[in-house]
Amino acid sequence: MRRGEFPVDALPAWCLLNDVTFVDVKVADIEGRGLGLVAERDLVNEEDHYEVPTLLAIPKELVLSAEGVEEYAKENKDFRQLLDAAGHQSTRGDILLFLLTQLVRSSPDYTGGQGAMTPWTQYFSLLPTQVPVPTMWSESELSHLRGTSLESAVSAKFAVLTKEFDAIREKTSEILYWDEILAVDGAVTVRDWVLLDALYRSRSLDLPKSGESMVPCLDLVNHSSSATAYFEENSKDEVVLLLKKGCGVPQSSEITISYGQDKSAAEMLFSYGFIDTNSPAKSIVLPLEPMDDDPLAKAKLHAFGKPPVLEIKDDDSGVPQWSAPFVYLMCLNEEDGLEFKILQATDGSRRLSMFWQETDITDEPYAIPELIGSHELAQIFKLRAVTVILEVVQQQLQELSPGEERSDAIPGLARAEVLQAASHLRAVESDLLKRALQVLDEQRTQLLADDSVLAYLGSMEATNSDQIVPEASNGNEDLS
Ligand SMILES: C[S@@+](CC[C@H](N)C(=O)[O-])C[C@H]1O[C@@H](n2cnc3c(N)ncnc32)[C@H](O)[C@@H]1O
Repeated sequence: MRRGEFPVDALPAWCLLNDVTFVDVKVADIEGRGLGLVAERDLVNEEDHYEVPTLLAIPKELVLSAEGVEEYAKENKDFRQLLDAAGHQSTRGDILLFLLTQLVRSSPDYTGGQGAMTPWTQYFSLLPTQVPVPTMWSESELSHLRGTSLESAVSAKFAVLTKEFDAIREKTSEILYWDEILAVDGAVTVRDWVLLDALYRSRSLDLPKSGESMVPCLDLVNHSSSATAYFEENSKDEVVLLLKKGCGVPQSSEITISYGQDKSAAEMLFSYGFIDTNSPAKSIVLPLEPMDDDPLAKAKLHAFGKPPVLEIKDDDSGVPQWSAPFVYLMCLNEEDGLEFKILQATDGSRRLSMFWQETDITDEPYAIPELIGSHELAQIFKLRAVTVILEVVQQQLQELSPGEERSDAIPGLARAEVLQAASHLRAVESDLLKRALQVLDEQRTQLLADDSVLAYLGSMEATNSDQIVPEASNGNEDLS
């Protein structure tokens, strides 16, 4: 759907009308970052200052939170119908439906009545039409993510967004107003939904009182790992941007906040469309899949209850640590003491229950690593787990190799900043995986030297040779 226009020059008037206050700061174009906030004069907040300088204040009524959405629904019948039909599942979903309504109402193509306007209707047109997150990249650009952790994450996200949009269309098919926009005229398409999701992901924040929210004007502040400002909700429930203690910002310099110190390169690229090269956070999340020949695979996935992943993260001293509770389920079987049963509750309902050593552990599937700790074969289970993780890491590293990148790329134009971000992600992830491989190798070597493991492997060898000898000497070999 065509977007409305709201030039940034008109923002001061909008702020005056809606009680948004900028103090000694203004909105400006920032090279390579879109809009941002800059100081109008030298700003300083000495360590011994009692009062923290407020740079921006936004009244509570403008905060787009779960409560804000509900308030708007009270005044706008069309939105109420949309929310009741397709919303009330998550704050994110409801905010996206709100943004969808603003997209429609602010578009020059909109021919419906005025109804109850909100300051957001106009503000929405100031939001960018392009967000540099991978869900908005071209096919050719996306091919540069092959082998990175974002390859599967982005395709999974596309599948979810398509499903969400189809569900909205289906649920609103009985509402004339929305059916016309979403199905009959097709004025809003899944591409618009992808944009709304990108806007939400790159501009939403967690407020201490209001929770997940979008805040007009605060969402114009860019990120830096050496941020000079922070936000909070004050006693009047306004959202305020404050200068950090001990910080000075020279006139015309940018004011920044931190979007999160612990976010990995992949998370930053996925949510905001750029990677902070100064960020120390090093981590990667990869999907885990049960073994192809595991007859219990489906039951294990069901019992685990969420998509299984492997997370590798540098600890404080920069050594990669891995965590993957599902890998223990992958490596355990009936002969080890893992069992699944269908049990009937007193109300007649049936549920799949998981047992470890005859104890029902259905409600604690993520505690498996601790639960197996006291078993006499605990070290063997660990060895199996380490071996599986080692293979996953080796496989991922192979997919990330520079040769793979070149041969897999779909020809076509790719923006320089996209190529740079994808290449940076590949470098960060392959460095972390190589270091993790070393750690895993050491863990495996240690486990193989463990007394209980040696005794177990020795007993297995003896059992196998006991079995092989009679078979080999029974004189019935098929030599055909
Ligand atoms: C909350 S908005 C900030 C305002 C935004 N620049 C605008 O024009 O509306 C977040 C977006 O700003 C851009 N951005 C913020 N910090 C950045 C940085 N340090 N480097 C590059 N882009 C940045 C990214 O496009 C990100 O998705």
